[in-house]
Amino acid sequence: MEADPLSSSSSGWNVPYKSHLEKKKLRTFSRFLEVQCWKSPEMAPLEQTFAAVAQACAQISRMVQRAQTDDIYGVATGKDGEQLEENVQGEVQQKLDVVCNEIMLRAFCGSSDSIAAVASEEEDDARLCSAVMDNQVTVGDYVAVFDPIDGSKNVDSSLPVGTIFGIYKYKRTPPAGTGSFLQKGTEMVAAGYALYSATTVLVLTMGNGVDGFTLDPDKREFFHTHPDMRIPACGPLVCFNEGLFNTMSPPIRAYLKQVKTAGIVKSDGTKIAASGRYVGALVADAHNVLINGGLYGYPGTVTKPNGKIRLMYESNPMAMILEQAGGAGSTGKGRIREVEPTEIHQRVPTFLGSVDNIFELEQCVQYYGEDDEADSA
Ligand SMILES: O=P(O)(O)OC[C@H]1O[C@](O)(COP(=O)(O)O)[C@@H](O)[C@@H]1O
Repeated sequence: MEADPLSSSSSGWNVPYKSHLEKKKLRTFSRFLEVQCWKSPEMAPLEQTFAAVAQACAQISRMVQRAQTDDIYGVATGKDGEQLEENVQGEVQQKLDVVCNEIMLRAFCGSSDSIAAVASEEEDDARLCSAVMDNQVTVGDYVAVFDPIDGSKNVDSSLPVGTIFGIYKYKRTPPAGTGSFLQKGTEMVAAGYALYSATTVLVLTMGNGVDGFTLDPDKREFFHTHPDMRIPACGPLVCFNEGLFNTMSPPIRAYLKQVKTAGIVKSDGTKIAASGRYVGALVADAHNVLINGGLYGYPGTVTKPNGKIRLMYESNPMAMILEQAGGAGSTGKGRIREVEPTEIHQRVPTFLGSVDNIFELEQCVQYYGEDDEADSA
C-alpha cells in the first residue's frame, strides 16, 4: 500500500501532519442560500435554482478533470459518429461543450419551476424550459443565460476554464421568445461564475454584494470561503491578448503603451507598475482581477470590431459581479450594462476591473478618439 504522504516527513522538510490539516469551520453554500433568501425574500423563488447550478458546477468541475482520461475529449459527434456542424459562433463544438451544456440546461430547467426559458452560448436560439424538459406547460418568472464552458480551448493544455450565468425576470410582453431575453444588463437580478482551476470557485451576486465559495473535493460541496468580495480600487494586472495589439484601435494601443511605460495612475495621483497576465479564459482573467485589482480587456479589432466577448451571457454577468464588488464593466465608452441588446449572441468590447483602471482606460479612449492615426498612439 502507498504511504500516506502526510503521515511522515521522509523528505526532511517539515510537512504538516494530517491532524494539522483539519477542515476549516465554514458555512455551506446551501446554508448561505437559506440565510440570504430569508433576508431577501424576493430571491427565495431562485433558491433551488442556485443550489442546482452549484451542483452542476461541481459536476462540470469533475468533467473537466476527467477530460483527458475519459471519452469526453475532442470534437463532438452525432449519433452516427459524424462530426457536428459549427455552432452559431462559427466554432466546432467539443464533446465537453455538449455535455456541460446539457448539465446546465437541466440545472436551470429541471430543478424547480422558476426558470421559464434559457439561452446558451452553445445553442442557436433561446429555448423554453418546457421544451428542454419535454413538459407541456411553460411556467416560471425568470429566464437564464449561460456559457457552460468559457475558454474551452484551454482544456487541451490543462489550463483553467469557467462557467458563466445570469438571470433576468421573464418579460412576458411581446415579442415573445428571444425578445424576453433582450434586456439590458442593468435588469439582471443575479449573476455568477464558476472557475475550474487550482481550486474550483463559485462566485455569486444576487444584487447585494458578491460572495465566493470553494468546492471541497472530499465533500463535493461548496463552502463560503470569500464573504463580501471587494475588488481593490486600483490594481497592477493588465490582462489583454497583446498578440492582437496591431489590430486594436489607436486609443486602446495608446492605453496599453501608457500603462506599460508610465504605470497605472491611482485616484490620488500616485502610480503603480503594470503587471501583464493572460490566461485566455474570461472567467480566469476576471477572477484574477477581482482578487488582485487591475483590468481585463477584450477590445474591438480590425476583423472583430465588437471584440469576441458575448454581451448577454459573458460581459453582462461579469460586469454585474465586478460592479457589485466595487469595480466596473465598460465598453471603453460607457457602462456595459447600459448596452441595449439586439440579439442573443451579440458581441461587445469588454473591459472589466478596478474603478481607477477603468477610468484611465475610458479617459484614453476619450482623449485619443477612435479615428486617430495609429502612429499618434
Ligand atoms: O484567444 P483569444 O482571442 O485571446 O480569446 C480568448 C477569449 O475568448 C474566450 O475564450 C471566449 O470564448 P469561448 O467561450 O468560445 O471559449 C474568453 O473566455 C477569452 O477571454
